[in-house]
Amino acid sequence: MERMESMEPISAHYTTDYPEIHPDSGYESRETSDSQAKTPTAPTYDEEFVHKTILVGDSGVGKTSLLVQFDQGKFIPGSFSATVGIGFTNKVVTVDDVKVKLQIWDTAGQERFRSVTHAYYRDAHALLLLYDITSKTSFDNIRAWLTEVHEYAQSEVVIMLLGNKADMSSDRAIRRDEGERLAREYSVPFMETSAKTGVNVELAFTAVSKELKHRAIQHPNEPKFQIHDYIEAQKEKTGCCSYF
Ligand SMILES: Nc1nc2c(ncn2[C@@H]2O[C@H](COP(=O)(O)OP(=O)(O)OP(=O)(O)O)[C@@H](O)[C@H]2O)c(=O)[nH]1
Repeated sequence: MERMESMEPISAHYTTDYPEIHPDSGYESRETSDSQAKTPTAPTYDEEFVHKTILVGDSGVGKTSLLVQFDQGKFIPGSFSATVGIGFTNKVVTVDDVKVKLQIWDTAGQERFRSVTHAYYRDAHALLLLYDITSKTSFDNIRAWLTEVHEYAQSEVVIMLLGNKADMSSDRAIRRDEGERLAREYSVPFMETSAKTGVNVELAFTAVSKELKHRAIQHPNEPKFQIHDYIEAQKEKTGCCSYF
């Protein structure tokens, strides 16, 4: 897996012992500690909080592969076996010296599972929406996915658009600037990834984790974390995308 040296360290492990997210879980329902109540200017981050993160997009765009790459640092080539239903992987991402717990749900992209995945949108704190840069259909369908997301998910959900399979440049059907334009139209951050080479996979999850962490402790008087700027700065630092 290609790792970006200048990125902050990510500590990740696979565990199944997190409590299930209660349907009512959300930032509003979190308990406020004494110190938070007394010193609102210095809110602390609750490392026990689990952020439900969902991977969505057409069948075959690489959702399972992206998660396997992030979780295990490997890509399993070969025959494509479509996800049936939904499953999750727990990960801990360390950002700014705090541990952000992600519960990452891998959904089935096939139409026949759509009603199952809708039910999970409601509790999602973050959604990674994938298309395949070699598939125009998967890119065109992003608008429909976004419509669904806006219909079923909470309004404050963190959304990121990912153009996956960036290693397959010779089969590219969607230019990077087309992805960027679509992302701008919907005001969501964007990057191209490769579950095969690992390019930008950690960055995608780190950026989402940072955004989730900042939102959780955001004080009204503080400037907002700018996820777009963070992503662009990291891309520049690593020169990660120059060969796409
Ligand atoms: N070259 C290349 N192939 C990829 C990449 N990501 C996924 N694939 C391949 O694309 C096929 C589909 O990948 P999956 O990860 O199963 O796709 P999915 O989105 O989970 O599909 P569903 O489970 O049906 O929703 C597999 O053959 C993968 O090996 C990538 O970044 N580069």
